Amino acid sequence: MDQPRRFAFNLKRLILVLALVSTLITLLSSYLAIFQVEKKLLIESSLRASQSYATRISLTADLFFNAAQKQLIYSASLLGEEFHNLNAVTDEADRLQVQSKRYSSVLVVDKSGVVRAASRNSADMVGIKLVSDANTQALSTQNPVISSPFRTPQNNHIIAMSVPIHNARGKYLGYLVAEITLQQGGIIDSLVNARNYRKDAYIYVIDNDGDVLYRAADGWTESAPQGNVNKALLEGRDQGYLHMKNLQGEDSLTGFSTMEVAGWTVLVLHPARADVVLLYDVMLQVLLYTLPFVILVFIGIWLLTRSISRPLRQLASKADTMDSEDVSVEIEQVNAWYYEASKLKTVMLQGIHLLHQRIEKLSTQAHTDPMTGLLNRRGLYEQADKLLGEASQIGVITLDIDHFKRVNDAYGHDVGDVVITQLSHLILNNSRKDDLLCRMGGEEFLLLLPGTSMAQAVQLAERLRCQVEMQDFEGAGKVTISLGVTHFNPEKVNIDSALKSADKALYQAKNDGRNRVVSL
Ligand SMILES: Nc1nc2c(ncn2[C@@H]2O[C@H](COP(=O)(O)OP(=O)(O)OP(=O)(O)O)[C@@H](O)[C@H]2O)c(=O)[nH]1
Repeated sequence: MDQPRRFAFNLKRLILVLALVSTLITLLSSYLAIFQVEKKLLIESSLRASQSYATRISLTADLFFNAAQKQLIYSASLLGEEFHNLNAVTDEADRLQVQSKRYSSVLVVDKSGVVRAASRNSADMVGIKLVSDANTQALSTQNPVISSPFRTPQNNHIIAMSVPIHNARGKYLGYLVAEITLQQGGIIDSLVNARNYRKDAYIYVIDNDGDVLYRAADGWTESAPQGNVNKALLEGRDQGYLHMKNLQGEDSLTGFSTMEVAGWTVLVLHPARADVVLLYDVMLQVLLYTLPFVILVFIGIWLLTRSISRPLRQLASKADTMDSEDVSVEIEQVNAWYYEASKLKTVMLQGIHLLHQRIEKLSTQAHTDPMTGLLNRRGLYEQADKLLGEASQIGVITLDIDHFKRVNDAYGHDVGDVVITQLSHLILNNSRKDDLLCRMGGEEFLLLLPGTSMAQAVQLAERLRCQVEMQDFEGAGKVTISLGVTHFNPEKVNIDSALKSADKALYQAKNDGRNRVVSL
């Protein structure tokens, strides 16, 4: 017979796998959603922080340039009155340079571009004709100018702030210019002061063309970096934030703000990957915080799965032994705590009840003679086993209707059946509860009488014979029977030889003329 197929999956495993997979998917998608939201928030807050730092720098720079310009305008008004007094002009230039300390040098330039006077630290400049763009711009516009950075013949990297000088009648005499160094330690450097912001940030100052004038990071300053920022990226805004590449080509979160006075833009950049690294730490924390709950959820799922699958597993295991006698009791004990399991349990119990009824009916049919209701030969052997184990002596009577063929021939088969049935009733009426009564076939009967001696068996046989002889059988009238009697101890003699003896006695009774009892 084929072996029943072994299933790799059972309900418990299926539910467990399903629950675990869906929980994991939910967790992963939650983590992913948290990651995305956090990333967005973190990047946005970084961008805002960069923007506000850029704004702070540009506002401070505006304050500085405004104050410086006012100071220069005031001095220019004084110089306009005493432009021809060389000593006074030199004193004023020197005063400006010494007092403010913001300027590397202060020059008074006439309208032909020649340095008329200078602060004392730049006295060697007096008489020199300036050729820088800053000079040309100051002379041509005759307005306050903040120049683009440039290098002096002494190789100083500077910007020049100039204001025009007019005399009392408003005639243009030249201009007053203060040079401001861009080198480390200068005023711009202290305004930008990258040390106050995050360590990985770069601060760029770009001019109107996007050329990087100045670049600073934690601990260092570069006052003439090579590089250009595409100003179109700023979309014409004065301030805001955006993603852009820094001079190293890294994707950077960038906040910017444009100075009102100088027209330069301050950009504060830092690499986006730094924030993502930070986010990984945050996510690790989230994971560590949620891990105990996740483990608890998994344990809960496992317990629930076990609890759901157990009644079904127990019921399924009983399906193999539905024909066993105790199976109903075992099924009764299954704790079917939810609807489907309970329904299944009820149906199984009903099914088992019907099955047992059917089995019992079939068993009865297989072991009894349908016409008389007595045991048949198979039934006798089955029941006899029990009897043989319990009784120490057993009486045996075998009996047969005399000339029964004639009854059939004379009155018909149906009348013959009635005679057989009536005889079986008569035998039944004369037997005890523990006696085994069997119709061995045709009109032959066998009685096994536990705890019955030979004398008692002969006595019963004689009683049966007399009662049959006396009885009127329906449709057939009088009939007689012959009986063979024996007796055996089941521990010493086996049942087959006992039955043979009884048959032999019956045979003798027939030969001796019938309607008699013979014992052997
Ligand atoms: N009506 C009826 N007849 C049966 C049944 N079983 C067997 N018989 C008949 O019983 C008769 C038995 O005949 P025999 O074995 O020759 O014996 P007998 O005629 O009884 O003669 P002795 O036994 O020698 O006295 C046969 O005619 C069978 O057909 C049954 O269930 N119903």
